[in-house]
Amino acid sequence: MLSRSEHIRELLKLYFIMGSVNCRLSPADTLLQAVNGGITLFQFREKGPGALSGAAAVDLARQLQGICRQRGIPFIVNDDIGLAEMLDADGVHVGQEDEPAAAIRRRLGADKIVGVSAHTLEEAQQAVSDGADYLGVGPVYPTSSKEDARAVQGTQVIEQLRRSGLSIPIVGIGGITADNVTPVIRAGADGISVISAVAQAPEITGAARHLLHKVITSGRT
Ligand SMILES: Cc1ncc(COP(=O)(O)OP(=O)(O)O)c(N)n1
Ligand SMILES: Cc1ncsc1CCOP(=O)(O)O
Ligand SMILES: [Mg+2]
Repeated sequence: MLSRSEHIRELLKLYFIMGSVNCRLSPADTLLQAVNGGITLFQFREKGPGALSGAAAVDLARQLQGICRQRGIPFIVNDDIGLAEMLDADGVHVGQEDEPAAAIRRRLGADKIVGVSAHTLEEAQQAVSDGADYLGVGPVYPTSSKEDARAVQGTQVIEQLRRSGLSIPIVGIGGITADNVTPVIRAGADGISVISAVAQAPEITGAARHLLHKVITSGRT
């Protein structure tokens, strides 16, 4: 039986994030094809210019959660803790500008997955003491999927967090593709989180499958 953190490390291998604005196909078809390619975790992130709001966003979230439930993929909600509670989602992901992780942990209880974005060692240490299950660290590379992304940091922060002895599960994020995934894993990430490398791929299932293979084989020397 895997420990909680070993289980989270497995889930982080290929963490797909998506909302309606990121998709070339319908969101449901995009997610179905990504699931067929082997994604290990899904985050509903309905954000950015043209994003749905209100009932339309809730309806889409329910539809995507249904697909995840059918296929055994945990369903994480970005930012909106109320939506996560309403849907009984498997967890949430929050950043430094969102509701503090310690309060979210108290609100959701021990069983839900809580992920936190960290850009510095101090933010990472705070997230650990707040009860985060994993850290999202990036942007590792330039991204066009987040308008207000922080400065590109390469793999340096991931390396620094590991050097400092932090053992919390880490997922690298930002501009990650099959061609640049290896240094992210070698820096100490347990997996990768992607939007465009899957949602915008000409062949989504094959792209996800290839990314997962790269993650799994990148750790080997
Ligand atoms: C896995 C993962 N890592 C980082 C982020 C970014 O979160 P945040 O900094 O709160 O930015 P938004 O995604 O809310 O725009 C993430 N969503 N997922
Ligand atoms: C949500 C988020 N947080 C940091 S970068 C990013 C966007 C990642 O998208 P892509 O994989 O298309 O670069
Ligand atoms: Mg956020």
